[in-house]
Amino acid sequence: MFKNSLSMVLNHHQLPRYIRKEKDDIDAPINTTSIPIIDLHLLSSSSSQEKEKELEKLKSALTSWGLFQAIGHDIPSTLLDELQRTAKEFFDLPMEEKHKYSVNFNGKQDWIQGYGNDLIISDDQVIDWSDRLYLLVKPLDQRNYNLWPQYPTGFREILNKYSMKTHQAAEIVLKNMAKLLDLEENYFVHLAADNAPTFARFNYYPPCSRPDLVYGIKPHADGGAITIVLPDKEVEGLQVLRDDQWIKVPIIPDALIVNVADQIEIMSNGELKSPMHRVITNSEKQRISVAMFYLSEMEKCLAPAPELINEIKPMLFKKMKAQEYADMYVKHTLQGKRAIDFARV
Ligand SMILES: O=C(O)CCC(=O)C(=O)O
Ligand SMILES: [Fe+2]
Repeated sequence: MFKNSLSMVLNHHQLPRYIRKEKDDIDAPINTTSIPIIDLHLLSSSSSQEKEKELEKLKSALTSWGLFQAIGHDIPSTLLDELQRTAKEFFDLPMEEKHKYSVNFNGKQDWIQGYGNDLIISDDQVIDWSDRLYLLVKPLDQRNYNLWPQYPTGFREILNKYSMKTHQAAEIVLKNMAKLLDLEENYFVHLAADNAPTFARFNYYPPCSRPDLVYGIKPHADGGAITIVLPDKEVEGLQVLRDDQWIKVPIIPDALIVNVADQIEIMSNGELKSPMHRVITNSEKQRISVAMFYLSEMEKCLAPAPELINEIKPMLFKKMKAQEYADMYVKHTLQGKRAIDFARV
């Protein structure tokens, strides 16, 4: 089932499986509202005034959007370019080469890793118009290097370097998220700790002749704690849902997109929102993005912080193991359903 990959010519028997079911006009998004931009550097500024101001901006971004464009992240633009180029070179390889890394299950953890597209679990599932390479980058001792491409040479080194950099950005974001909720500063940092899982997902969206009918990625919210995305430098496609309207996320050179994911929505008792987002296709151009997903350790319990529960704001989510949530997430998300709704009290 993983053998039919988009980069091969699709035959018309497969095509209906990609047609989206929503009736909304995909060109409807309006661009009048601008996505918040947060300077991570200012969040650690020595001027407390500057810091407080940026923290307020972050608070408003995360409570009303759940997503922002991060600048001042300290990742050199040469590294971002290298990562993009390496990703492109990988997806440009012949199919036989890419299939050496075909999706498989890591028996022990049930984690899906490798090259492929949507796992098919039901007949009426709509499939995304994308190929992906999905790799566990942390904990280090659980990396499966058999699935880390040998070509293009330098892939492994660049991903390693990039993941160390995004790790620092993730820590800054997690610390400031706790601050803005009046929680102890380190309340969320374990979500980026060495033993908490981080996945990298390289998304490749080939041109698609019917962008009006087919999604690059169907509407979804992410299932981890936070996600950091390096979007394509030239081709837009990501959209975020806000007040029932799809808003385009514009390209800002070298900015990374950071979004709240379900585990933080649960732990913050709904104060911070894990936004629905989707990627649309382009009839002429391919698009590549790299998402880094920061997740809780699977053995840990997910539950709203007790400090954020009171008479006015009762506990909104059930307590459950991160592993339990992850299993539920995969099942619902593949079918286009919102997993977090099944975790509500
Ligand atoms: O391609 C993008 O810009 C976003 C990708 C995404 O939402 C994901 O990988 O979960
Ligand atoms: Fe996503």
